[in-house]
Amino acid sequence: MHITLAESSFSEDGRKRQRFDTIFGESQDRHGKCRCLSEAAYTAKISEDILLDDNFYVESLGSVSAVLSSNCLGWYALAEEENAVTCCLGVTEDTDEPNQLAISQIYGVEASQPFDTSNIEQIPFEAFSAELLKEVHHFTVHGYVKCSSQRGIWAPKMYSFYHTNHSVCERWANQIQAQLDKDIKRPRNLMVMINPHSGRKNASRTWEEVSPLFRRAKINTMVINTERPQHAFDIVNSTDDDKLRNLDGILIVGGDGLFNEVLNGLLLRRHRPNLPMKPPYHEKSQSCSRSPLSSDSDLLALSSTEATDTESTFSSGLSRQSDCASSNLSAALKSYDSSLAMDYESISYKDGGFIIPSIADNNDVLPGKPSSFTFPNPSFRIGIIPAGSTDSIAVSTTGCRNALTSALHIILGEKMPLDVVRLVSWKSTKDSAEELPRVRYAASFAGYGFYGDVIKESEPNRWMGPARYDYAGTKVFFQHKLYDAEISFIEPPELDSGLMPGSSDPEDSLLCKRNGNHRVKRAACRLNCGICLNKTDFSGTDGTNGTSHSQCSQRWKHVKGSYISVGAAVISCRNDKAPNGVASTAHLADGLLHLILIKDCSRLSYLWELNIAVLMSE
Ligand SMILES: Nc1ncnc2c1ncn2[C@@H]1O[C@H](COP(=O)(O)OP(=O)(O)OP(=O)(O)O)[C@@H](O)[C@H]1O
Repeated sequence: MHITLAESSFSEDGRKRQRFDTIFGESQDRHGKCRCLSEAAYTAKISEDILLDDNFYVESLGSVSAVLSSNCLGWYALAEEENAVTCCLGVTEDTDEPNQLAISQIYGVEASQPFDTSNIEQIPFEAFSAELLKEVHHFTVHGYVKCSSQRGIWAPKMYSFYHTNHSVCERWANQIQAQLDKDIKRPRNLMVMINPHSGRKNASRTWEEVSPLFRRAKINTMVINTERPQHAFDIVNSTDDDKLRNLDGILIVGGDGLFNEVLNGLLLRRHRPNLPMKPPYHEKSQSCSRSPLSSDSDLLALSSTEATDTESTFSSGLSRQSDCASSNLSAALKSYDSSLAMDYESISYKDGGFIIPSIADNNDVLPGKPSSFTFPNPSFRIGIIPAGSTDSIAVSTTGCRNALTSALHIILGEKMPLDVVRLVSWKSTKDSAEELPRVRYAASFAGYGFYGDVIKESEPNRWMGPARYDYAGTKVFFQHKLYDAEISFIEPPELDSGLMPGSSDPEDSLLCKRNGNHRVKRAACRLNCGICLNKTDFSGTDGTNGTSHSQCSQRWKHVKGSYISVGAAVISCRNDKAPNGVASTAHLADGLLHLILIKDCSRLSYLWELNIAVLMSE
């Protein structure tokens, strides 16, 4: 298809039109050549359904012909200008960029306010570029560019189109907005939770930086600054579904701890599958001579609230913990809900509810009737803008730790499924000796032993900011405690075969991992990862997918011994210290929990293991 350029539409005032045509014509004559390559490129992209077609002035190109279709905005210079392409936020752009934006790349549009342009012709021509642009009307399209030097980073970019006729600008702005409004996956109403104490206490400033993007995108935000630990949990937990239903989701400006609080606030009341039965060690615990740990302290999801909560009941001072409590991880792993995910597209969705295969209602995992779980509405999501100390959820999902990038993903309605682990422990209360089940959900990591102790130790030192983890890690490392543990797990067969199916992008299969004496390639999980998009389902391996009880019992493996640490990564947990993650091959939604078991060994060997983990990750 060839696009015929429309007449310039400055027809209201003949003099004005002549003046503008002269200006555009001057530009063309002066440089003398049209950018036909751009024309070809963009006509190929523009579909048949042209909605608008006009000429404008664009600062870096001069006069342009612009066309809007239902899925693309394209423009090309009628004459080449030598103006430099502006850079946005220090991001280097490809100067040979195609002049087209898919509607899916546009997050906002606005037209300038109307004003009187009757004096345009009085502006001396020499002053055109500096003065005229201030006088003419324009509409601005807000899109983004991908940073060529830093993988994963996006930066907002504005494109302004100038015209002497305000109604033309308004018509374009309205039409583009109408196209954006058709995209139903974009959020319209969000609750925003800001933790002013996250990380380096920059969360409020981070929100100030990104909130203009939400305004431009016409997203309504209800902003809440959290005032204390558990505040976010209490708000989400106590808010009726009727109220949440008006929202498209909850946006967190903070770290992993705040994310986990909101997750628990959403799930604890709404996701009520059967509990696994108490593991057998609890019977033994009655006669145990050594001080047992509080059940909670065995498993610390990487949520500081968990750690704080645990602190008050933790019986510290034992370098070798009683096995009275050691099986909690076993119980928790057995109750791992391998197919619960935070995005409705990732799991079966029926009649407005999420169908989650049931968790065992017995001591072992049994196939059972699905337990129904309903989010407030089908498009409900949790978004995170990184402002914490570790930000592993933000880094593992977007591939970078950048507030503007996360904001753009959220505004454009990007969604990813996310596995969540359910942790169950049993605890007696002040009022009752009876141990009652306690449930928590975690989206990133659960740790027993070293990892749990680091979190516990770091909590009272929050004032140090992110450095508290280095301090706590060193301290706990030198304590070199051992923990008895019995771990039951099912290894999915695919993991034995090396390369797992992942993204089709070869760059996504670059990670190497030791496996015995040889290194194997594995797929790295990124946005649009093959495994997560295709929802590779390992859930059948845990017996929740119809496997008979006896079949699934045969697949359980049990290990028992003294461990320095027992870790369970739900996602890769990428962070600044381990850029490819604590569990580099973990996916956001593969339904797998990645066990990291460090057996009793010397401090030197453990240090070696820790360093190897980081080196491999890099
Ligand atoms: N106003 C507040 N004052 C003190 N603590 C708060 C407040 N609001 C929330 N919290 C607590 O701070 C905890 C940690 O916050 P958050 O995860 O946002 O930051 P972080 O711990 O620095 O980052 P990361 O979890 O990525 O390491 C939350 O679990 C929450 O309980």
